[in-house]
Amino acid sequence: MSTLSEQILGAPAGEYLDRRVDRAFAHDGTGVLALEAWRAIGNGVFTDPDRRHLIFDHIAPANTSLTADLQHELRAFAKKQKIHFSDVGGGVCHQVMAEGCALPGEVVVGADSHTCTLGALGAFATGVGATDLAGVWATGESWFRVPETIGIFLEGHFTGAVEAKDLALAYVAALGMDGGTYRALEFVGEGAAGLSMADRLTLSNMAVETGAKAGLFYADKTTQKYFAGFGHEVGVQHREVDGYPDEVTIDLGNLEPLLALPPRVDTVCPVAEKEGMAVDQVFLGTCTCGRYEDLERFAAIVKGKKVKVRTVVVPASRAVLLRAVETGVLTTLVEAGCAVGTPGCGPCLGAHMGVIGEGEVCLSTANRNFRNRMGVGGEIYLASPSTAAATALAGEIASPEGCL
Ligand SMILES: CC(C)[C@H](C(=O)O)[C@@H](O)C(=O)O
Ligand code: SF4
Repeated sequence: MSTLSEQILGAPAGEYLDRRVDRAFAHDGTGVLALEAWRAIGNGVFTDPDRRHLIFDHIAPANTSLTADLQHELRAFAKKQKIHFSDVGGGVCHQVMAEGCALPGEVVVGADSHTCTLGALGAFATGVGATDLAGVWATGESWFRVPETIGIFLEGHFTGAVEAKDLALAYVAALGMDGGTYRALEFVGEGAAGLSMADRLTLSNMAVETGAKAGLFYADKTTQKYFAGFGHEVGVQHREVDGYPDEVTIDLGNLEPLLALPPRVDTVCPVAEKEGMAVDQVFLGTCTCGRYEDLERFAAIVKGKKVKVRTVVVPASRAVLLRAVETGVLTTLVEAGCAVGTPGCGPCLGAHMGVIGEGEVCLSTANRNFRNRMGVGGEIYLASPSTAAATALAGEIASPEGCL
């Protein structure tokens, strides 16, 4: 009777093991550090290039000469080692990896904390430091401690304007920012089975905000359908355990649109409590909520209207952007007055493309609202794409409930 993490890693919780890594990736930020470490430890050996990815997303296009020089060197390295390379505009690493690269049942490591996003696919995916990634480049393996699992039982379905991001904030608030430390989360129950892949990716993405190593869904028919779109035939995974030592149960039908207040992701309140609070910027994007479905939800609310506050939209990937072009969602956003940026992380970590000033407030669909993250002295409120749309139209925090 094993949890999904135990099934994939092939050992019981608590055990330490060395394991071949099926897929590994870095981005422009951590890739630079990994390259330095690899030069120190790798003896020139680079393993499994066909299963290694380098994805430029964090500060891409480059913002300074220094960044450009570092990226120039890293780009040449990727070419030399013949690894998969996604350059400027390809999208956020986690979304790019989710678009047919990482597969159910795989052990995936990424030099970025939100690598847990890929748990939505039924992979054991976890973030590692750049030095650990360099170790994987050199040896093809890494060490793991198989995590204990917390069961997140989901019941019912969303009502009104509630969506996956609200549920993500609800479970992070229930566990707290250290409630999942070194555990895996498994999202199970009828409510989990009913979620789309986009919603699952949003939920798995925020597992690390509880301190968890991974956040997994069992591959099912939804997973199979999703991968069929990328030409992959994948199997389903079966839950062997009925219960877990720690469990959280959430009824999707009881949720309302939520906000995480700065500077903690687990300080969550109903949007209704903060309605009317002025904001300076709205940001729709990131590996949490920059997928096509998120842009579509936002567009449904702003269609034919004008935003009252500066609104930055950054699609999570080129594929997302293309689909938004094809369906007219992009036109709706641009006509509403949104500024659309190059696919990637955008202003999420305060490096470019929408940094906020001192005392400014941003309502963002991202996953972190830590002090100074999007700009020194700025404050970040986290919410769903629909809440972001209602807020953009009102110029102040507004509930999406009245907009549907
Ligand atoms: C810059 C990078 C190392 C970081 C992470 O690992 O999460 C970033 O993506 C973030 O979201 O804060
Ligand atoms: S979009 Fe934000 S949270 Fe996601 S990887 Fe980029 S910086 Fe990190």
